[in-house]
Amino acid sequence: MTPYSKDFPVSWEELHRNARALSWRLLEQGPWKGIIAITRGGLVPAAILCREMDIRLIDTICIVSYSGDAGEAAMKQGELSVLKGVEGDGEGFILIDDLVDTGRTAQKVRDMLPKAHFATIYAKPAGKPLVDTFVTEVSQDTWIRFPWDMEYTFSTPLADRHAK
Ligand SMILES: O=P(O)(O)OC[C@H]1O[C@H](OP(=O)(O)OP(=O)(O)O)[C@H](O)[C@@H]1O
Ligand SMILES: O=c1[nH]c(=O)c2nc[nH]c2[nH]1
Ligand SMILES: [Mg+2]
Repeated sequence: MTPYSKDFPVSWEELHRNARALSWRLLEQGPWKGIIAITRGGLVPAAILCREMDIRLIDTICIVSYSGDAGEAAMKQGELSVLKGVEGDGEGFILIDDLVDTGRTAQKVRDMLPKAHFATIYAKPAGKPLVDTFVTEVSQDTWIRFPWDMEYTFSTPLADRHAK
């Protein structure tokens, strides 16, 4: 069992549009020295942000917690493990991730870089207070499906699913 009962698939187009909306909001709050992406989910948003905001200095914090490959295993959080950090307190830097869920990852990176501006595309209520700027809120029982985790496949008609 997981706490997630809803699925929220996100297309590349929607992700791109949301990342550009986030870029607008962050541009207004600059200037910025650079971007620190939280791998791996923060990498695609970071690429879009640095293009839109003309930022050339990009670093990473490499951290893992949800380590299953698919299905329910991917929805269970384990111990947080930091594989690589960054020097300094993060002042003047945007710290970017795809989402906050429980907020455990956000709390960890905030402890590491207390002066960085923490931004995400999506935020769930439990993690929202830890984010400085985000674009879209989704409910806590929703699992967001990012385009890099999906492929086109046959979709069973709703009536057939209903009949079962
Ligand atoms: O708010 P939390 O409950 O801590 O969850 C949010 C984190 O979980 C996901 O990363 P994940 O650990 O799955 O690794 P990945 O980015 O490499 O896919 C997501 O990209 C966030 O970094
Ligand atoms: O792809 C993902 N979708 C989510 O909703 C989520 N929450 C934590 N980690 C996550 N990864
Ligand atoms: Mg992540």
